[in-house]
Parts: sequence; C-alpha cells; structure tokens
Amino acid sequence: MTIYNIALIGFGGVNRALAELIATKNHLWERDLGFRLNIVAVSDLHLGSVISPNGLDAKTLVEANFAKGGFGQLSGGSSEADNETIIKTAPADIVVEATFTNPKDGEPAVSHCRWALQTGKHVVTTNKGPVAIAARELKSLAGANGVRFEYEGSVMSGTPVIRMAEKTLAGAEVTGFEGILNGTSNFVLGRMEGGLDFAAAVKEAQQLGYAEADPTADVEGFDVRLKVVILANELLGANLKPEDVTCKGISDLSPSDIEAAAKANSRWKLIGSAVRAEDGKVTGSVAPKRLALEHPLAAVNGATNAVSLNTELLGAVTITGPGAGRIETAYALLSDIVAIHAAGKSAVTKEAA
Ligand SMILES: NC(=O)C1=CN([C@@H]2O[C@H](COP(=O)(O)OP(=O)(O)OC[C@H]3O[C@@H](n4cnc5c(N)ncnc54)[C@H](O)[C@@H]3O)[C@@H](O)[C@H]2O)C=CC1
Ligand SMILES: N[C@@H](CC=O)C(=O)O
Repeated sequence: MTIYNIALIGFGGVNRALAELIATKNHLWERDLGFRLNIVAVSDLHLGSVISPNGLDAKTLVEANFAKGGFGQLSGGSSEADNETIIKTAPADIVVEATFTNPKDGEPAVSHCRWALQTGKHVVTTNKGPVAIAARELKSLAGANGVRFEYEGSVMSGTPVIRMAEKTLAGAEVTGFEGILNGTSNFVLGRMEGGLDFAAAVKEAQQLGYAEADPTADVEGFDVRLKVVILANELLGANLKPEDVTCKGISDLSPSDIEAAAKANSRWKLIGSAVRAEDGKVTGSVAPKRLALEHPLAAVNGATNAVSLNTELLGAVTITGPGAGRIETAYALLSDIVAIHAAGKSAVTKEAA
C-alpha cells in the first residue's frame, strides 16, 4: 500500500473539501485505490502555513475554526503563508494547488507549480490560471523532473472532460467544441428565469461555493475564456492565449431579455466554443447565446456544465456533469492522484518487464 504525502496550497472551499474526503474516505481509498493520503503541509494566505512531517490530522484541520493567522498556533506552524518554503521543503510527494485563479497572468499559482515540479513533486491543481497560461512550460518541466502535472478540475470541476476526451476518445479526432463551462453564470441565469435579481443570484452562487473569489470572472466570461483556452490547447492542438479568445459575459442581460427569450421558447446560455478550420487555425469565443428549448444545451440547469465535442469519427459527443462545487472539485483532485498512482504503477511494471 502506498502513502502519498501531500501539501495543500490554499485552504479554501476545494482543498478543505479534499481534507474532508481524506478524513472520511482514506480507509476506502486504501482498500479500493491502493493508496492513502497524508497531509504534511498546508499554506493559506489567510491562515498561515504549517509543516508536519508525520502528518496533520485531516479531521482536526477541517473542524478547527482557525482565525486569521491561526496556523501559527500549531506545532511547526507560522501565521504567514510562506508558500515558497512550504512547496520547496515540505516532505511532500504531491503539491495540491487550489489558490485563487488569476485570469491575467496565472500568478502566483504558476510559480507555485514551477517550484513544486522543479523540486521533484507532482502537481495536481484546479486552478485555471497556470493551465491556461503556462501548461506547455509546466508539462515540459514535469517531464524533465520525472513527475506529473495534472489538472482535470480546471474544466468542468469533477466531470472528467479532459481525461475522457484524451484517453477514451483518442483517435476520434476532435475538431471543435461548444459548451456551458461556468457553473455560476448558468446558475445565475436559471435563478433570473425564476424571477430573482442578478445580484441576489450571484450571492447565492457564492454561498454555494460555485463562484470565483471575484465573481466578475464568472459573469463577465473570463473564467469560461480560460476554459476555452485549456480545452482548445489540449484537445485541438492549439496554442491559444486568453486574449486570443473573444469574450462577452452575461452581466448585460436584463430581466426583460430573459423574459423575451422565455416567450420565444428559448433560454440564454453562456457558451464557450472553439473550432479548428481546414487550414488548422483554431478560433475560440465566449458569448451569451439564445438557444431554442430543443437545443441539447438548453436543458442544462444550475451549476451543471455540458460540452459537445465535435469529432470526425463519431459526430457530436456530449459530456455533462457538475461544473462547480467544493466536493465535486475536490473529486477532480482525487482523480488526478489516481492518474498519478496508475502512471507510477505502469512505470514500475514496465521496468520489471
Ligand atoms: N469552487 C469550485 O467550484 C471550483 C474552483 N476551481 C478553482 O479552484 C481553486 C480553489 O477554489 P476554491 O477553493 O473554491 O476557492 P476559495 O476562494 O474558496 O479558496 C481559495 C483559498 O486560497 C487561498 N489563497 C489565495 N491566494 C493564496 C496564496 N497566494 N497563497 C496561499 N493561499 C492563497 C485563500 O486564502 C483561500 O482560502 C480556484 O482557483 C478556483 O478557480 C475550479 C473548479 C471549480
Ligand atoms: N467559478 C467556477 C468554478 C469552476 O471552475 C464556475 O462557476 O464554474
């Protein structure tokens, strides 16, 4: 049985949910997946940082109601978030990056990932910044250091769109996609259809753990733009940057726009899409679209996301599932660790053969 020592960078909704899963499910993972997780370090802007080579009790971490700088009270703790020291020196096999997504330059998360990979630690992340902005560099750094950079949760939370498209649809030749890729804006549109005003709907999405720290990223389309870049670069072989993707969000949609759509048997949805042209050029866009009720994406409600992948060999293949949520996104981190574990095992098998 394998034990993976992990360092959590950011201890907000998602990483706290991962700690909660560790507290309740480690024994099942040990039995069913062949490993257990041991938290050896945590660093959070608000709470400070702590290293404990023997491991921190996940249940205590989740249940203790730490105040600002509260990790300073723990043995091996400090009231400051010293991410660089934690990432470089904690005895971790895997660094779990779940700090704020910075849609402009991906920092400081890009540096967090770099430090981890450079010091021979795997990285799993739900942070869209480093993936959209620096995936090529980080993947090559991971390869050079014999570790992995995994980021399933950066698109559609725990719904396995990236791995599914790359592994299960290998050879089907994806030529484009369109989808609902932001849980918050989809939730907000649905609540507005029910008569709630925009600001109150955004507040609900925040309370439910769907929204970004700054929900402007959700409602202005910036979050979807990062996801379009990630999927286009990953599945269409593009090399897009966020500024290459045209972007308009939902904040200009008024209650009367929503009402007019309903009267015309249609619904507004924020759609992210990309397509590869005959000459190989990939273009991407984010924009609200009024979809007829019969459209397959029109029935996708709440924080659920869906993406239709257009393929040469199968036509459209649509994947739908949770697009946001704390536990749902923590599951994506677990799925990344499962992938690391499986890759480690196949490397060992190859060596033995
Ligand atoms: N919540 C969700 O449904 C999903 C979230 N994500 C992404 O996962 C990441 C984490 O999301 P949440 O946990 O919901 O966010 P959150 O806002 O609840 O937590 C982020 C935590 O990171 C900490 N933090 C921020 N900057 C830091 C820094 N420089 N150093 C150390 N700690 C720092 C904050 O203090 C906060 O506790 C974000 O990048 C988000 O975009 C991705 C998919 C779904
Ligand atoms: N804020 C995002 C979280 C997942 O990426 C969303 O609402 O989709």
